[in-house]
Amino acid sequence: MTPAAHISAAIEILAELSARRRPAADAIKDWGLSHRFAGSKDRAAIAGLVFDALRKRASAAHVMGEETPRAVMLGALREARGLAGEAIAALCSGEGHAPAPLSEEERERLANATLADAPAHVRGDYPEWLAERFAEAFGDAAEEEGRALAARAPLDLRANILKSSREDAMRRLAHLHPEPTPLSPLGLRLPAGPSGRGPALAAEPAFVKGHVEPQDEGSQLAALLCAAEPGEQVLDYCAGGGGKTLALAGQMHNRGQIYAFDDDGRRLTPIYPRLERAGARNVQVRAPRGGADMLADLEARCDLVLIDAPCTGTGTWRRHPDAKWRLAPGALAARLEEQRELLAKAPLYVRPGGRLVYVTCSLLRDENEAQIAAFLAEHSGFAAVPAEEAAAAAQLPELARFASSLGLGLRLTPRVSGTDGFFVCVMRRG
Ligand SMILES: C[S@@+](CC[C@H](N)C(=O)[O-])C[C@H]1O[C@@H](n2cnc3c(N)ncnc32)[C@H](O)[C@@H]1O
Repeated sequence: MTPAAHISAAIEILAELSARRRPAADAIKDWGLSHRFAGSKDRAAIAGLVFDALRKRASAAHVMGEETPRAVMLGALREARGLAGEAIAALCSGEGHAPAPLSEEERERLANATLADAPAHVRGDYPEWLAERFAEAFGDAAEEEGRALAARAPLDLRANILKSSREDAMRRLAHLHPEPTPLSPLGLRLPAGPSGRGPALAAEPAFVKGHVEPQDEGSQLAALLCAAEPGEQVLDYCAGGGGKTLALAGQMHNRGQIYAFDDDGRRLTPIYPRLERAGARNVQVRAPRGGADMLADLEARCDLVLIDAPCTGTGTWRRHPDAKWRLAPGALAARLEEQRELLAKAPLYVRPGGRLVYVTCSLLRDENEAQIAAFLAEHSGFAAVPAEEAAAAAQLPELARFASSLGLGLRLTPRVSGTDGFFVCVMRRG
């Protein structure tokens, strides 16, 4: 396929996405299945175009004066890929499988339209209904935060210290040119390829043998801020696929016990092969069994309880640019309710003197500082550990600069820390 045919295919997929609210990855996969002539490089190029268009959907539509799939794709070629109007016109020749030639108006807009008069949510490419919440979270920096969330993300890996070290993992993956991550002492960063994707990791021996795990640097830091110690009793209350569980097992050098729980058993499925590959031997998976209380024996016994709460995922939009346009106000309300419920249940398992750590990958104050303030107002037995102290306990004192200015806890964002967006609040039971 030619680069011009890739653009036509991306427009087709964007049309499918605007007709049916579904994950972009599913639509791209279905397109590949019904166009068998497209090879893996073609599919990667098309996916890169679709994701770039979704990253810049609002600003691209503003530039083009309309929000059709074609307008969004053409605008994104300029806004996301920096192509000049002439280069876009050359791709849109109308010949073979290329998109139809540019109209006079399209040429004019690609040459001269600006974002100067656009509101912050358009310049920052986030949904209008979240504009107020972004302003609340970021003040004057809302647009810049949005732009950082609309950028491509690198592929971050965590060296699995149960089997390796960062230096060793860097050597094993030298052909992929990894850089050490600036904040996590365990992180390796691989640059994104030309289509915006990281290298295929599944076939790398370092991955297959469990020397590295894919994990964003922000998620690594959230796990490190738990400051889990060898020998501790730890409850990972929302363990899901086990990203944090694996990181905690490493911190604990396989000593002590981690109980990995999730109220949705299907979410836990990937954890079993991942534990195996990582060589994590101190994890008991407590999958739900009918209505049985799977955690009754842990009441007031845990040194650390981690709530890696379900959330809007606003901090991960670099990796899931379609999610920002699919997110609806009803979903935010539902996540807030789930978070309140978790904060009502999980503290039961913290022993006196133990830690409760609340984490989200959201950037919204409602899901973060506001939830913590409400929880502490009702639970006088718990107190927040100041950001400086939490960072020192994790032996990462430089993280203290990410103390939230909106309340208790720490905030990471693509703009400020170069990571996915995360909120972490460490609390202690008195
Ligand atoms: C952000 S994800 C967890 C990601 C995981 N910790 C990781 O690092 O890979 C949130 C998880 O919380 C789970 N969850 C939601 N409500 C829950 C509840 N009431 N009790 C336990 N788990 C819950 C969801 O099923 C989901 O897997």
